[in-house]
Amino acid sequence: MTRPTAAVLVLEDGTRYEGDAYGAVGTTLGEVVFSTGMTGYQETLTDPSYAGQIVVETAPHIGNTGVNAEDMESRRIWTAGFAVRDASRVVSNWRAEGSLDDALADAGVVGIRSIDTRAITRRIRSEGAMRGGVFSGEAAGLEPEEQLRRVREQEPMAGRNLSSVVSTDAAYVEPATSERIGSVAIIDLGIKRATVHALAARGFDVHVVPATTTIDELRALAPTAVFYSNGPGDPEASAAHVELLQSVLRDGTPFFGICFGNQLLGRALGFGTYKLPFGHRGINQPVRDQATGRIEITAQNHGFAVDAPIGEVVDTPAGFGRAEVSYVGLNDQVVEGLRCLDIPAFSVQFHPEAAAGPHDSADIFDRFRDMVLEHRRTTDAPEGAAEENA
Ligand SMILES: NC(=O)CC[C@H](N)C(=O)O
Repeated sequence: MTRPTAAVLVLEDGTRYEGDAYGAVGTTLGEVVFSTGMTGYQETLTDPSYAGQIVVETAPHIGNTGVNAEDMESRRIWTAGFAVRDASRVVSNWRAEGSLDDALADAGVVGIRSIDTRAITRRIRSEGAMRGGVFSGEAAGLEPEEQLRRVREQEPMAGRNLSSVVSTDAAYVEPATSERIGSVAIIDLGIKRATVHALAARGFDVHVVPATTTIDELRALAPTAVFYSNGPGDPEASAAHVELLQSVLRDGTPFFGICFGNQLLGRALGFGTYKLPFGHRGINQPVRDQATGRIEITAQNHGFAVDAPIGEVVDTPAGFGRAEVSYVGLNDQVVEGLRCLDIPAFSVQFHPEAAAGPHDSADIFDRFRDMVLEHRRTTDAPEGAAEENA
């Protein structure tokens, strides 16, 4: 008979890791990815970019700081599952309002603990990201062939569009928290609260709008600038958002994007995107600022990347003037940012909002504000209807 607390993580190549149930008990399927963050598990779990993924934490001891309402990056936990080596039996932090175990159970997120997360990480690192599943409680007792069949039956991450799953249903506004310079419309593809706060702190009234927003609705809002957020899924499966962005760029509206937003800017400019072997996830990822040579340690969470030539200024294939790669990842020379030279648009693949993560790149939000102010100065663009909507 299966122990009521038994759990097993099954990878699509048939590898199995037996442990104990953690969080909700049942079955979950998703892409198995590892994150190398030593801290910040609550921010990871509530980052909508992780929707559809079972996150394996490489840090061996997880849960000791519990969870609290303040560190939520969105309205809920989005990971499909969660795998840890050593789940803390006690919560010991003055900010904690509950345990991680209970938070996972309340959110219905199936987890697994007491498994060899290093072995899983090494397998994914050498074999690439894989589909997987966690089966706990009764499901742990299913025949291994049956578990493997379910794992292999699920859709792969490549080709998936998940924006509508995570996006807000209704638009909302967060007013500027420093001297107001204009408004920014965020297309919510999986926005994190820290990003909204960072933009409000740079003087923008932040209008967060659903992923289904049309170009006409966006124009009616007449924002000073447009922002594309981070988010789950494959950028190649987001043709509608690429088209929307091309209209924004043609309108001459200043644009900034983070992570998924960087991939969609890449595609809007006519570059390709591709799936990385196992992605970058963690808060210790080095990048080089190509303009200054400065190295920054960044927070990252991406499984796809932009395919653009590094080290040269190129004419964008889609006809938006010249562009260049602005940041390069130092572990594997992956494109970590794009800058347009003839239109007011740029993006980064990593996370300057850093929740969790180091603050090396916080100045990128200042650069966005500077770009918007410069655009206004050179075009003498009035602020438009945003004033009336404010
Ligand atoms: N954090 C993100 O925005 C992730 C973008 C995209 N889903 C990827 O995995 O690459």
